[in-house]
Amino acid sequence: MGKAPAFFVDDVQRSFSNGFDLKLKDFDSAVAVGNKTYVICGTDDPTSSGVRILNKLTGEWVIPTVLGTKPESFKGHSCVLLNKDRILIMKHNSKSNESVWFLEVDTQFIRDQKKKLGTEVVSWSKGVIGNAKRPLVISGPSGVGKGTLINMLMKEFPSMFGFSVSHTTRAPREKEQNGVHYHFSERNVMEEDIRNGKFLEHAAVHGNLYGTSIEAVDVVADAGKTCILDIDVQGARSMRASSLEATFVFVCPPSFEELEKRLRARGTETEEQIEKRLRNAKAELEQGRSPGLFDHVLVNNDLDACYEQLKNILGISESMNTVPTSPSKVFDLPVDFSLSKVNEKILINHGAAEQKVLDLSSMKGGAPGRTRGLEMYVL
Ligand SMILES: Nc1ncnc2c1ncn2[C@@H]1O[C@H](COP(=O)(O)OP(=O)(O)OP(=O)(O)O)[C@@H](O)[C@H]1O
Ligand SMILES: Nc1nc2c(ncn2[C@@H]2O[C@H](COP(=O)(O)O)[C@@H](O)[C@H]2O)c(=O)[nH]1
Repeated sequence: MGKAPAFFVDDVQRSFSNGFDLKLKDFDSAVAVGNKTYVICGTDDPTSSGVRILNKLTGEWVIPTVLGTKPESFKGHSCVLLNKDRILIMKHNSKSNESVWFLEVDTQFIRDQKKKLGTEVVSWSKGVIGNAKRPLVISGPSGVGKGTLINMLMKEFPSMFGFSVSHTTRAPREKEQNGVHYHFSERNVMEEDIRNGKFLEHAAVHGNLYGTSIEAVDVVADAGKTCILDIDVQGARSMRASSLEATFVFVCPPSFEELEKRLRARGTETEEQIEKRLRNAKAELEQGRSPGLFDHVLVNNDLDACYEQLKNILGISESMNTVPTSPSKVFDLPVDFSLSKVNEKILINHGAAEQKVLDLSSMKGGAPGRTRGLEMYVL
């Protein structure tokens, strides 16, 4: 592990002309953004927020609300400021697919969160080499067959699709496994996680809380798979308004009577719950027709026919279930290096003949999710 981080002199300061002295510990680094200096702590302490901010005008230190999944350890790293709104951090002595992180300090997401929370806010976003597949959002009333269709897709195309495992406060059904079907949560824990910005969307559905965590979608995308989200119409609406560019499919029953028959035949809900779900289904079926919300509406009458239609929407056929995915090449990054920025390229400088480059020209996404579309290559 390299000792002190290499600094890029234009962005990083250790003391200020106004007399405030910035004392940094080993492995910490500091990046100036306007009147503030962001100190990124290279500590293993899991209780540490990892970031503190010095207001250079007043000399006051602020511990910000830190959103996103923070990296485990930042011992030995280099950083550079991008567009005055995020800091790129690259870990020394690491694999290229694990090395790139962004600390967003003034992006639109951060400005929105500052307004909402009334505190200083920063957010981590992991950098991902390559692009993610477009996620699939499936909505429809309870009992229409969403889960059945999703299981068929996952069984036929296991290497292509992965399921976004939601959090819920409802009790597990027989045979449902924690972490597989849902992350079953206590309400107070889930509410706390929502406040801490861990969810892409959440909604109260049939009297319980349900939500899609940032992590649930990102782990599937990181595995190079298309992420399938089974969420209610409120969740679909939130996702439509977010930066998640998904395909939105609404599944309808052939009739209300058939929906009731399926829900009862499934035998997983009490009479009271069935009645609640059927009442909610009426509103959901109306909302499913909201203009601009869903890209496709499927009627699940004959299951096999509906499944074929879903595959047509996704542009997939049987022959594709063995198509290998081609992961990006993984590099070993040196034990020490500095970074310099040339337009949208970051040069990774470590005194060797070969020049490694991180190309940000197709960068997209960002907090609260991953930052994708990065390329790393050797010149
Ligand atoms: N086309 C179909 N014809 C007849 N039965 C079906 C059809 N599709 C699904 N089913 C059955 O209907 C029941 C409800 O399906 P499923 O559990 O997949 O619904 P869901 O939309 O995922 O419900 P929820 O939102 O409550 O999780 C299941 O018993 C399933 O086997
Ligand atoms: N908004 C969200 N809705 C979700 C999520 N996960 C599931 N759901 C929807 O809840 C109902 C009921 O599900 P059940 O498993 O209790 O039958 C169903 O319509 C699901 O689509 C979520 O993360 N967010």
